[in-house]
Amino acid sequence: MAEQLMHLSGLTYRYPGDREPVINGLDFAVDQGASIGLIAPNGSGKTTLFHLMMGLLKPQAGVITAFGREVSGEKGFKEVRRRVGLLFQDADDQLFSPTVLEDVAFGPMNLGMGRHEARAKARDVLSDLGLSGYEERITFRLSGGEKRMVALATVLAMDPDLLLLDEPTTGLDRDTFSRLVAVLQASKVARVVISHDFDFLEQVTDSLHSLVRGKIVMDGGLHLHRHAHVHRHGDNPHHHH
Ligand SMILES: Nc1ncnc2c1ncn2[C@@H]1O[C@H](COP(=O)(O)OP(=O)(O)OP(=O)(O)O)[C@@H](O)[C@H]1O
Repeated sequence: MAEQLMHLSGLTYRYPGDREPVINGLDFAVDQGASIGLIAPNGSGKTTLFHLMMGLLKPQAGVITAFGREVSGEKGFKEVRRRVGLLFQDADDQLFSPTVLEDVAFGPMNLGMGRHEARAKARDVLSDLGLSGYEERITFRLSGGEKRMVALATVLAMDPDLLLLDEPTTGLDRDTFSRLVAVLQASKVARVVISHDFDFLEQVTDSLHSLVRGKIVMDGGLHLHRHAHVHRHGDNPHHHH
């Protein structure tokens, strides 16, 4: 069995003032090398789940294990946040430095890398993402799609062991979308990707999960989707077994 990067057991979270928990006795395992797509309706709790995994929200019940250790306090989650890269749904939550290079170099420096080395690392990651030339751009003046890619650069620059991507394709044009797909396909980093775009998930993940009534439901790979696709194009799905 593959080593587990993260494991959630019986996780329950209810927002203050809500009557029902949005995450309700949820079990979820992310193995080494896993590449999981998470597709579920608006408001079903996907973002909440990511925030719980990062320790940004504190569950009322359940156990979170990360890299072989049970995590509960802030100290444990600090370690989780060093090793798990969350791409926030809103890039503005991720970016805070005046320039792009400073923003991308911040993470590696925070991990103890020297300023010079961190800036070199930042340039490399920006280049991988097709963002060479953006180094001195003013972060808050970037377009939505540019911000999204810079936010991804800040996450990748920390060499995470696990990537949590919350709707990474929002606002991307076709070329940028393709570049994102290529970057993810080339990356071996384990990932959980929230998206409403089946075609995107089919390209960058190898299994699909959903969230139903606060629990993770496995959809058994992408077979169902391919099936639906074939059907939509008018073929007889029964010929595809
Ligand atoms: N800070 C908050 N306080 C109270 N309720 C919240 C808060 N954040 C989210 N919720 C509620 O929790 C539920 C789940 O929200 P969440 O953002 O996790 O869903 P999601 O599956 O990521 O949705 P989407 O696909 O629209 O991004 C929603 O009903 C939302 O209104």
